[in-house]
Amino acid sequence: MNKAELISQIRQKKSYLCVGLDTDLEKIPQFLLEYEDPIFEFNKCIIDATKDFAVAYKPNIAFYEALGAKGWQSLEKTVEYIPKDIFTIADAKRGDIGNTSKLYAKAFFENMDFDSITVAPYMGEDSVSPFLDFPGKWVILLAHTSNQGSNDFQLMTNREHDTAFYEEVIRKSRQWATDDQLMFVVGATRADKIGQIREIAPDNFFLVPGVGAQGGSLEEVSKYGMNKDCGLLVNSSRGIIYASKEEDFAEAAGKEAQALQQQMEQYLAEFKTV
Ligand SMILES: O=c1ccn([C@@H]2O[C@H](COP(=O)(O)O)[C@@H](O)[C@H]2O)c(=O)[nH]1
Repeated sequence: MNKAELISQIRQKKSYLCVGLDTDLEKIPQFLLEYEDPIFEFNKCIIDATKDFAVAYKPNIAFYEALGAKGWQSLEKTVEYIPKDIFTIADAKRGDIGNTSKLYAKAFFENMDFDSITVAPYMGEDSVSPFLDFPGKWVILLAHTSNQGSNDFQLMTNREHDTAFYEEVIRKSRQWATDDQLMFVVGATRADKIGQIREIAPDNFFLVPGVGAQGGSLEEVSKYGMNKDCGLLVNSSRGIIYASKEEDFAEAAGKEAQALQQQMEQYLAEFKTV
């Protein structure tokens, strides 16, 4: 999916919601365990219930990899099931020497038809560029993540330029790709920094995890992070998919997604720059 198509989805649905499919056998309603593929069954119900309110889905690959071959099958079926006009993110956080990155890209962009993949920038340009060689596909580079440990390296200061490491990542990587191919992960728990990050990357989309279970503020992220195209995909995983662990889990997920979409509709009217 290209940038214009993504923006058009955001306009149509008045939403920049990404639903995280962090599907865990221990957390899904136990009656689903009777199905042959409980993970896919759960995802299918969640997708059906939330697709009118979401512009993106983000399966976190760890939840599928941990189940071995069966987990990969559930993931493949899930990606196939997501409607084609909805953006898909493989939250895999890959990145390695060039020939290895190339095969990671093949796995997620060719074997499975994901629109994008999250990539760790630590190994530099030649670890990221193989993902950019796939036309129409996106790299979502970790910039300033939502976890506490992000302070360990991402805030280190480059004394020469008086900039934090995450700023260097953004400035440098913007030279490798257009804003049609490159997004950045900025945690919702970093809302205090998102305005400044927007100045460094005015046109790139940001994938923003950390609202809901991690306590980030949707309002602040929207107020300081939005640009003229919206420029945000805000993710919630546990807050939506585990809104209920009973028989009504899909309905509860739908309600939670709709509540977020309604706030987003309001923030789009209030904060989107012209
Ligand atoms: O900085 C980051 C990068 C990725 N994540 C991932 O997003 C979801 C968040 O889940 P919630 O349940 O909504 O907290 C999860 O898959 C993380 O691995 C992140 O949280 N922060």
